[in-house]
Amino acid sequence: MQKFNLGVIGSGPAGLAAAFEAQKLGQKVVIIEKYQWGGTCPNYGCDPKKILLSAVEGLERQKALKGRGLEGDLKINWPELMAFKQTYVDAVKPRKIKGLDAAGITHLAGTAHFIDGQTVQVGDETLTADYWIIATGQRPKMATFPGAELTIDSEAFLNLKTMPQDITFIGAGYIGVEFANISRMAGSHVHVVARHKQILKDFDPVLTTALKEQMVHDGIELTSEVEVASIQNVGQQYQVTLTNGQQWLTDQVVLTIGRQGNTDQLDAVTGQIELHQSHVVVNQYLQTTNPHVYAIGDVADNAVPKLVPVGNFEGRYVARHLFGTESGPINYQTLPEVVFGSPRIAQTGMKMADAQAKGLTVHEFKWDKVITFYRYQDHPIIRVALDQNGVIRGASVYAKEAEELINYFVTAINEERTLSETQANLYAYPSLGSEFAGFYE
Ligand SMILES: Cc1cc2nc3c(=O)[nH]c(=O)nc-3n(C[C@H](O)[C@H](O)[C@H](O)COP(=O)(O)OP(=O)(O)OC[C@H]3O[C@@H](n4cnc5c(N)ncnc54)[C@H](O)[C@@H]3O)c2cc1C
Ligand SMILES: NC(=O)c1ccc[n+]([C@@H]2O[C@H](COP(=O)([O-])OP(=O)(O)OC[C@H]3O[C@@H](n4cnc5c(N)ncnc54)[C@H](O)[C@@H]3O)[C@@H](O)[C@H]2O)c1
Repeated sequence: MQKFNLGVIGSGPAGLAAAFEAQKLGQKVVIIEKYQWGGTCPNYGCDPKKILLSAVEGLERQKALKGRGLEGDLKINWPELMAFKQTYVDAVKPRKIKGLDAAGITHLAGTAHFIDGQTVQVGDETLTADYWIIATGQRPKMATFPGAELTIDSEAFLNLKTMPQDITFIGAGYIGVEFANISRMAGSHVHVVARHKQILKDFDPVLTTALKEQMVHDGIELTSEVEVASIQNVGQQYQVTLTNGQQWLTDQVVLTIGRQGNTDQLDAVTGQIELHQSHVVVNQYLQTTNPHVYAIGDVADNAVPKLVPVGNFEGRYVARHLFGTESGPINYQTLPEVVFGSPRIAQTGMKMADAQAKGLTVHEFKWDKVITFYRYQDHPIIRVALDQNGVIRGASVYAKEAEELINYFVTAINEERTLSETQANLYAYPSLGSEFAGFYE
């Protein structure tokens, strides 16, 4: 039996962050992965998606400048784009393994399950550790309507060999919205089925309404406040039937209704680890009901957004809590959230609805005439919540480069800066930063 100070189950952003931090603190660490080293994000999540988005961005720029100085029509060559994406993905495993080897972290391929409160079995190997961290992530949730088995999931979408002529997304959350936009720009006719009136229900409704209108304007057939009744094979196609009786034929149906925790193979009961539905119950130190076991990242049952920076932060926190000087409960920093649509929606700090309910002032800016946005015909909406002292407490942004702009607000909120203090910085001009500095013009 091999003995370690720390065992980490799952090599996604959360598990890797914990393993490297513990190793830096002088611990003997083992990490176990059953599928792809690096987990969801670099293999079948954020990173491949952002590569596909780079082609979308190219097309958007071209469309915005057509008749304004750019000639000709571009189009996405899907197989070529996928091949480019794959060159990135193929390099992930060797890079991760090289990093683990260089750090002296033991790594093992296989499915881990608990055989008692401190011992884990992986194939023929039995491993014991002072502490275990469960970082097993999530996988797509399956639907229960008849024909749900005919759908594909987000990972299969990111490996589609050809872009279907007609594609349907069920669910209008992060993935449905982002992939609908990519598919549209790749030339597909796109349907989205949304359960609620508001798409992206955790985001600022002013911005989600603007995005929904833009998606419809761009030709996406978005049906709201309805459910799928069934999907049936009809020749080479699928017939989608909604609960309101509406029907259409489509070439591919992608299920984007959320994700569930990867806990079914862990033998959690044997490990004395309590689950809540498919996620691992944790306290404010991310400790499970077994004091020797912690859970981080997507699989933890806590009310924080399930995103890469969160898992990374939690991984480093638990390693420092167990082996370093971090003694208090986890204290999350200001979190940015971004939906990579056309344009993006981003938010950080206090949500606009909460700010308004608490009597804070919400300022709204529409800035399409300033140079940064004008150059590619962007029509941004920027909403900022200020407290009675003018300190920025929250922001939401609707713009093509919202993922960069929101980072300025993260810093401002963390440093409790007023807008005028923020403006006092000198930022490169013209850039998103200089627009940020000039907000109150
Ligand atoms: C399509 C898509 C796009 C996304 N885009 C973004 C984005 O733009 N920005 C962002 O911040 N987040 C994004 N996310 C979310 C992000 O990918 C996750 O928040 C992040 O990967 C979670 O990290 P994790 O380490 O908790 O889990 P994961 O990355 O899921 O890693 C968990 C690992 O554990 C392994 N595992 C599971 N069970 C076992 C077992 N019993 N034994 C051994 N190994 C096991 C799994 O194989 C997996 O590799 C996206 C997700 C998807 C699906
Ligand atoms: N840009 C990013 O950071 C990014 C991108 C993609 C995914 N992610 C992460 O992955 C998670 C999963 O994304 P997701 O889009 O699958 O989930 P989600 O929770 O964001 O959205 C799922 C949507 O599907 C709806 N829904 C549920 N059941 C339905 C049904 N039967 N019919 C129709 N609609 C239904 C929900 O109401 C919800 O609006 C996100 O919550 C996020 O943590 C992040």
